[in-house]
Amino acid sequence: MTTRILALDQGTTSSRAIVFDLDGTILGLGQHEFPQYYPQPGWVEHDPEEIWESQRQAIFDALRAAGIAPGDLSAIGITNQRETTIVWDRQTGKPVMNAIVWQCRRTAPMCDELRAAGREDLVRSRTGLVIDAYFSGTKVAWILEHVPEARRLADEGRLAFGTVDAWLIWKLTGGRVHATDATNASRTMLFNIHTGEWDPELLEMLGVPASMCPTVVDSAGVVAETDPEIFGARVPIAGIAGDQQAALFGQACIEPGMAKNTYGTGSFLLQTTGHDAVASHSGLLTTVAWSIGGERTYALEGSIFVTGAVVQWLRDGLRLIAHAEDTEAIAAEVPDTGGVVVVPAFVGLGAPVWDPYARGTIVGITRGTTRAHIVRAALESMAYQTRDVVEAMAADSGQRLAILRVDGGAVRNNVVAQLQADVLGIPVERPKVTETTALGAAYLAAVGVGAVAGPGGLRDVWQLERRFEPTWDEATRAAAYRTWQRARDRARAWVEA
Ligand SMILES: Nc1ncnc2c1ncn2[C@@H]1O[C@H](COP(=O)(O)OP(=O)(O)O)[C@@H](O)[C@H]1O
Ligand SMILES: O=P(O)(O)OC[C@H](O)CO
Repeated sequence: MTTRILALDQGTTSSRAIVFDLDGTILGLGQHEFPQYYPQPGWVEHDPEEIWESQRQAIFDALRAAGIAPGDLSAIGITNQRETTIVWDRQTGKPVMNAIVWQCRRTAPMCDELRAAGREDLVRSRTGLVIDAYFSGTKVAWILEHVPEARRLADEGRLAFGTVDAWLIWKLTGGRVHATDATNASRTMLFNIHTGEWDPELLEMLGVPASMCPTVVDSAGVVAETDPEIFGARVPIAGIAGDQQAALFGQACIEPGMAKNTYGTGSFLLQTTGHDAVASHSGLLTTVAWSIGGERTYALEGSIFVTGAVVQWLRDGLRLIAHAEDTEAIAAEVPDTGGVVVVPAFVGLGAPVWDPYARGTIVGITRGTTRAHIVRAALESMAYQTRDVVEAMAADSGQRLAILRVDGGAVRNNVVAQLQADVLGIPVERPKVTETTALGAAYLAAVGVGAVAGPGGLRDVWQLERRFEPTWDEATRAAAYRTWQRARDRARAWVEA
């Protein structure tokens, strides 16, 4: 039988499903958006049943487009928006409330308390993370504290916690399997990345019973089979990874030192560090890149909360543009931003500064400023936030990045990719298959069912589409970066806590 793998890519704004063959060719694709809920400023929720329904629709569309039936699949790989937290009742299978999304800031005060109580070193040494509302741990604690009856049900062992991968596995197996993989677990603030186990001290610190946690499995390997009643056939679920780790894998960043940046709603720059969990002293995260054959590979990560979303804001908030793609031609109307700097700190700033109280700003406006200058400055903000992370990475690893591989919706824009090369002073490489997240999940599943020997084969699957070389001289680059740093610092500590 031809090997066909179905990748489920459950993202922040849409659920996608892609059928791949082993050389990375896309045979069929389905995509469905689902609603976002903003119950209060800074709060973000999803309905877990709507996530599942959109994922189901995407699966059917992908299979139809590929002209195959569920039984023709060799394996399924799952990749997902990370940190987003779902708690459900094992008896009824119903979530106790909506999913609390990774962007949601509702637990920022709880994080302030944990920092004030001096818990930062404990969290960093066990999990590789900083204390931030971004991660799942304080979201689970919030649910247990605020949903009526949740604490009692949790103490009785009835409640299950999971990130979106665990929720999809639960659904696909008809509620038989409660599991997650080490990459997703490493984003919860409850998981010890050095031992590969849930950390009793952190569970205690946040009041989360161990009985709520999923079993942690490898990123490649058969974890369960789909329920034929639900899926139409018994197919092994054989790959699981958080979407940014899956993209690192799909970009074939296998060797230590290789790095990718994905430009979607936000950007996530990950650099593989091999079997060493490199601790950051510069505001980056240490995270599990993948776990194969019981062996964990690690990465350093810089998480940037707003990059592509700044373009959505130009379109929907300011109505400066009609379509995201228009930014490429508009930005090219001017040779530079005329001194304008946009700092899109809409939900605070993530890595490397971690300032939840920063807010967006535009500085340097003069009477000569035009729409083109502002659009260009918005695109530049993606490149400069990335440079902040690349500088932190150089400080942590003692080595400057040589090449950056890029993917995601916003680097379809050639101006963004070129600006990134200019701002960093290194080549930027864009691959032919831009669905790197789904490809990574599919390839993990292929490893999981033994259809390929190991990650090495990805080196042949990865193909360059276009390489962007830096064109600015050093003095221009240095002066422009100093201007960005000054603007960024003006955006900091804006909202009063
Ligand atoms: N041509 C473009 N130029 C700049 N930004 C773009 C372009 N096309 C899409 N984007 C931005 O990229 C993001 C979508 O990328 P995608 O990888 O689909 O993101 P996500 O998976 O986070 O939803 C949106 O925020 C959008 O504004
Ligand atoms: O769903 P995306 O592509 O916006 O990715 C979200 C990240 O996993 C959040 O950490």
